[in-house]
Amino acid sequence: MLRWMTAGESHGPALAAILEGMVAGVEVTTADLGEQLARRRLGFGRSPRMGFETDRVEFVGGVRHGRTQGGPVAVQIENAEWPKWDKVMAADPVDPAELEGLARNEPLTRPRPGHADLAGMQKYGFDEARPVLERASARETASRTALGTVARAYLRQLLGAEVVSHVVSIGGAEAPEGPLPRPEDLAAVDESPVRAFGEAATEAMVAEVDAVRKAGDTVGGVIEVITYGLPPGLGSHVHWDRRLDSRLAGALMGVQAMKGVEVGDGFTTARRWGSGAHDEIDPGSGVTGVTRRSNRAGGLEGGITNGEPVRVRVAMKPISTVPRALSTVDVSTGEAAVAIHQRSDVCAVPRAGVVLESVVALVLADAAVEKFGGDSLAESKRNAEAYLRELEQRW
Ligand SMILES: Cc1cc2nc3c(=O)[nH]c(=O)nc-3n(C[C@H](O)[C@H](O)[C@H](O)COP(=O)(O)O)c2cc1C
Ligand SMILES: C=C(O[C@@H]1CC(C(=O)O)=C[C@@H](OP(=O)(O)O)[C@H]1O)C(=O)O
Repeated sequence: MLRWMTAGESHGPALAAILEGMVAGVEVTTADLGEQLARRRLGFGRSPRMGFETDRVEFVGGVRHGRTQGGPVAVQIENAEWPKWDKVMAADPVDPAELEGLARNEPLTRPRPGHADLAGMQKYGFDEARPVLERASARETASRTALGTVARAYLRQLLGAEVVSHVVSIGGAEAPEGPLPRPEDLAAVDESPVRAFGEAATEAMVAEVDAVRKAGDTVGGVIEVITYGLPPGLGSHVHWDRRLDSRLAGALMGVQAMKGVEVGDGFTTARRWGSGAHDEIDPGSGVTGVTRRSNRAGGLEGGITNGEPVRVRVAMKPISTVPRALSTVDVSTGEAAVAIHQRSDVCAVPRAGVVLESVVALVLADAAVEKFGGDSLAESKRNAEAYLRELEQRW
């Protein structure tokens, strides 16, 4: 079983993350992590912070000379602004005189509708939002992006599988239905400022983000994540928490601001008749021994991969720190007020795609560890090859 945990605050000294259960022998370097973190910083509509955040990352356990060792893989990512926050976010008690007059220490008593501020203050008994927003912040997604890089490396080295994503829509600007981007198209998607596949889609989405920014507003969208190269047989139909669609949906909904997950054609399928909803099977060759006329199911039947690309769409809500501030209550007075506004993303949909790829990679790597087991990549590979050989012979 693969487990992952993260710790750290947005303006603390650093983020920390641990991936437990990864086999030994997976090749991965600090540069690989840096590359994915750099992708996560890009995108039209991002916060000014992404312009100077360096995401300096290092392994602090589990990797030696560019290979995993079988123990927990631990990473640390620095927060570039820490020196400015060292008193406000210090772990140890600070002399109140040192905090006096620091603008950064002003109590945040006007919670933002849509953020975790108010519910978090009520739940944990805080009288201001700082301790809540520090941990609720999607700064944390840098940790999962780093760990997801190890998961991607494992999937690629074990199965040749690749996880890609593209932005399907931002606000009302939608990409036209067309061919799905494949792994070889990822560079082109990354070159689009909104990580959309195709010029027309890019233009429409850039215009949407521009209009939103000018209006002092924020906007969300839909991202599609596709994984190529998975064999049939990951996940299981036998129990709800072993179904791969349930595991993917849970993990994807665990990313800040994600409010919907669709597997394959999802909600569209609910409007179709059965004869037009499923993926008819024809005789074929190769590992699966069949071909499919379509992939409406998104590569999952019965919570098990069926050999087709695994395809999920995720809905991200608009950023809740709306520059044209929303109405709220000042919890220190009980009076009506406008919500706090601080530096923020206008649209984080393009960069969220990289986070969602990483989360999908973690879930699929977990399913691959479960299916192929072993303590080393070589052992996992032997198991995978034997399974695939048998599948091919039997079918
Ligand atoms: C990549 C990414 C960047 C985000 N940036 C911001 C931001 O700059 N400002 C903001 O208010 N929310 C931002 N969010 C969303 C909040 O973190 C999120 O809405 C908040 O934690 C409350 O959680 P919920 O929306 O899941 O209920 C971002 C989310 C993601 C995935
Ligand atoms: C720091 C990141 O995103 C942050 C997510 C975020 C939020 O409320 O979720 C609020 C902003 O934080 P800050 O006020 O420090 O600029 C974003 O920049 C990041 O993605 O690395």
